[in-house]
Amino acid sequence: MSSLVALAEELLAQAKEVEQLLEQNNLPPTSFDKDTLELLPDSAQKLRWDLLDTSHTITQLLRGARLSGLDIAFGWTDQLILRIIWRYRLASAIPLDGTATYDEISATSGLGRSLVTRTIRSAMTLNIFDEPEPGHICHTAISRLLAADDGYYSAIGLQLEDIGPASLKLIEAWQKFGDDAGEPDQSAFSLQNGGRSLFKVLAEEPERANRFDGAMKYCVEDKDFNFFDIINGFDWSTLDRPGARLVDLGGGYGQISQALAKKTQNLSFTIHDLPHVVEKGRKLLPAEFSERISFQEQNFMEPQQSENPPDAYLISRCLHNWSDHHSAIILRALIPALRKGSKILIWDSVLEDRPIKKLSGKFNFQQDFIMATISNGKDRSAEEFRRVLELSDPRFTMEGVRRPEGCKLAMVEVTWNP
Ligand SMILES: C[S@@+](CC[C@H](N)C(=O)[O-])C[C@H]1O[C@@H](n2cnc3c(N)ncnc32)[C@H](O)[C@@H]1O
Repeated sequence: MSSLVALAEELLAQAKEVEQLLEQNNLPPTSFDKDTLELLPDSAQKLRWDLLDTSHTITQLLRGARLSGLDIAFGWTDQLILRIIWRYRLASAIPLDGTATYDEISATSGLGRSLVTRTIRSAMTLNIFDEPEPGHICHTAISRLLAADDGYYSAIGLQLEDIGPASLKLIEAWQKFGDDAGEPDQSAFSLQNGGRSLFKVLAEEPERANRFDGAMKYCVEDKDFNFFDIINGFDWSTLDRPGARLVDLGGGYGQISQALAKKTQNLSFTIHDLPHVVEKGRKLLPAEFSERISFQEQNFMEPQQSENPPDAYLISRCLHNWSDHHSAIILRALIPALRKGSKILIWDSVLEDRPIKKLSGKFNFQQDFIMATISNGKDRSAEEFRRVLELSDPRFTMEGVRRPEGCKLAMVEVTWNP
């Protein structure tokens, strides 16, 4: 481990590089009021993350063992503050480029003045909101996003309202159903939601389904999550022949298929999903894709039809929702439609099978526990994917894993070899 001075020197050198990039891109220095780092081109984001990793290491070292552990334990209070802001829409009670008083925010939000003051003053310790003059509150970049970006609002809401509260039942679920239960209706989420699985709740509660959809759309489009790196996860030209077809299993509203349709010339796409998703997906599909993208109701646990088999299956970010047992069923259900050499492309988080200590590598591990909470699912290493494929059918051959540079997701390429 480097000394504090060595780390600080590294931090300084990296900070200089990042500021130079801002200058080269004609961007002002970043601040809590205006985050200009997110405007840097994709190619510069790696440097930004390097700087963040160094600053995280130095911060943790300086906090020391005792405070670092306690910080984690007290972390629930930060979530509580954000949840109050979210639930009472406190950010929306402030003009985007002006100020509002505590009384005005209280009147608009319906939350009592004293609670508004306590919440906002706590939030300021997180650089959410500012008070340029006593009693007059304005936005910072975070609160402005909460007020103006519906997708961001949904993504925050999904964690704070749906998944975070359910996570408090995770240990209870393990104790009740066994720590390797694997059934979505024996998960922490289902204990919190009257025994219903996530996808059942989404089918039954439109408001929560809208929040989930908004959050998924936001995550898919946000470049920090780099889901669209799928373009670089496989050589799509090898499939892009006239008449070739790809089935996008659990393809949702088709954002991934749309990205791939833009990248290819000939390939057509059939999205398989649950009835309520297919119905909405058809309505949302932009007209420009109507020739090449279609939707079909198909439960991916049920065997595929053997007529008109596609050239490839894409399973994007679905298997991590499911235990090994269920993932093996999903894969086995493809068999009637597979021909020798058919491709199965699994685009998912692929965990590195070694200790990761950098902040930049943390997301996949956070997501692993999101999956554990919502459905008894899991994120997997390459070796764990290999085991699931073997469990499903030994005729699946894992060809390899391709991770686009800096991407949280990777492509597991599988061939059917009867
Ligand atoms: C996490 S989303 C992934 C969406 C999309 N593939 C992507 O990468 O953005 C999981 C998808 O699986 C679908 N799904 C869940 N259970 C299903 C089932 N039994 N049959 C078909 N689709 C299902 C959900 O409706 C949802 O669209």
